[in-house]
Amino acid sequence: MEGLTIHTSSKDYPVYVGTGVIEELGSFLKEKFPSLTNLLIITDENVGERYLSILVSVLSDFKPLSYTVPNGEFAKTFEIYQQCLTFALEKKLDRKSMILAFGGGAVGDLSGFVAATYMRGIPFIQIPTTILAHDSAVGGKVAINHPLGKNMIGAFYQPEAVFYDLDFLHSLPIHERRSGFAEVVKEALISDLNFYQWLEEHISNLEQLTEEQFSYMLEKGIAIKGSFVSKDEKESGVRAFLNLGHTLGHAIEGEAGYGKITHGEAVMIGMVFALELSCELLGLTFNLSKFKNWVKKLGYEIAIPTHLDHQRLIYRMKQDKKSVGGHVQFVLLNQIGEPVLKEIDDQYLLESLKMYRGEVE
Ligand SMILES: NC(=O)c1ccc[n+]([C@@H]2O[C@H](COP(=O)([O-])OP(=O)(O)OC[C@H]3O[C@@H](n4cnc5c(N)ncnc54)[C@H](O)[C@@H]3O)[C@@H](O)[C@H]2O)c1
Ligand SMILES: O=C(O)C(=O)C[C@@H](O)[C@H](O)[C@H](O)COP(=O)(O)O
Ligand SMILES: [Zn+2]
Repeated sequence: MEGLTIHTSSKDYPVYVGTGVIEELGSFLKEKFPSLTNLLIITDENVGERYLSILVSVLSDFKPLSYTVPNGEFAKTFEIYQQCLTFALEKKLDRKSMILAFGGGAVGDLSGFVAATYMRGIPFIQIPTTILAHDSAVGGKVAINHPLGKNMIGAFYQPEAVFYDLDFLHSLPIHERRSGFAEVVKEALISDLNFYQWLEEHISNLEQLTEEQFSYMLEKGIAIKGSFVSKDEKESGVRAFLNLGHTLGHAIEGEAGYGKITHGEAVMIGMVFALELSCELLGLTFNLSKFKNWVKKLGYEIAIPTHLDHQRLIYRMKQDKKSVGGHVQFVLLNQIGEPVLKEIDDQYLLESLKMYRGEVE
């Protein structure tokens, strides 16, 4: 089976993308992990109800165990993390056991963190089921949330492989399609003007994506993500550019309450804000009105939710992982495909938030 390879300083691993790739998982495991003792599938309620029986039947030779966690961000908590570990201990998983993360980014982040920390690390495989997870399943950022900040408790821990079966994507509701597509737009904006222009020209309705559009976008997105991760696995440099839109996006998610707004929809609001700052501070030449009209037509809200307070958002942004000494750092764009990290002082940030919300002339 043909796949892309992700190269990192700690490990190289394949990403298989396409319809039906899940059928190959059993033979992959037999070939690469001949001494497997236990397989534990971690999934969530939505995915479990729809697809767990398919995965279990593909893996029937392995008699996999499964553990179901709550949907979405409700899975990325200390409580659920502990429950997964307790289940793994009770079922006597050992160092030759493996975890399969079967679901969207929330399941992937949680399960990866369980795998990274159980007995100081056992292997895991990502089996993503959302558009968004083309991003989250690759690169080894695994984490749970803390009430004070998104993904604050985690690790860099690469999977053994990613099996991305596009057949699972058909049941995604529209707001989840939007959430995932935001990360594709992000990947284009930080690295590839032609890809961005292709997206803007070809994608006008997220409910009517063709198979070809799906695979083109996702493979391209994965390749971009992989290239940043390969250069900088642990985010001491260029990997931070994958955070475009996330400084404000994560603050909105945390302030609204995890799960109230999808990750990608919050990131889209953050990206529009970062593009505004890029035009103002770096002279980015970009038709921002056209961009806003395009994403609004795709159904995105681009305004910061009105009930969220500026000062609280700034407080959260200061805790962002890119902050240094409490100074907020934004990913901005000099040009499309030319990201930079820029410190923004609190007063300027406050004024910009007010301006953006139309509170000052
Ligand atoms: N680790 C990373 O590099 C990285 C990158 C991007 C995002 N993330 C994280 O990923 C999370 C968001 O990912 P997501 O949107 O994939 O998350 P998710 O796991 O929360 O899934 C979104 C919703 O879709 C449902 N769902 C999943 N697959 C489905 C399917 N095939 N059909 C119908 N419903 C389905 C889920 O049950 C959930 O309700 C956030 O926590 C974000 O912080 C991590
Ligand atoms: O892989 C990365 O690096 C990213 O920044 C990808 C983001 O889309 C993703 O949301 C990631 O989880 C954010 O990481 P964080 O370090 O800001 O929590
Ligand atoms: Zn993200």
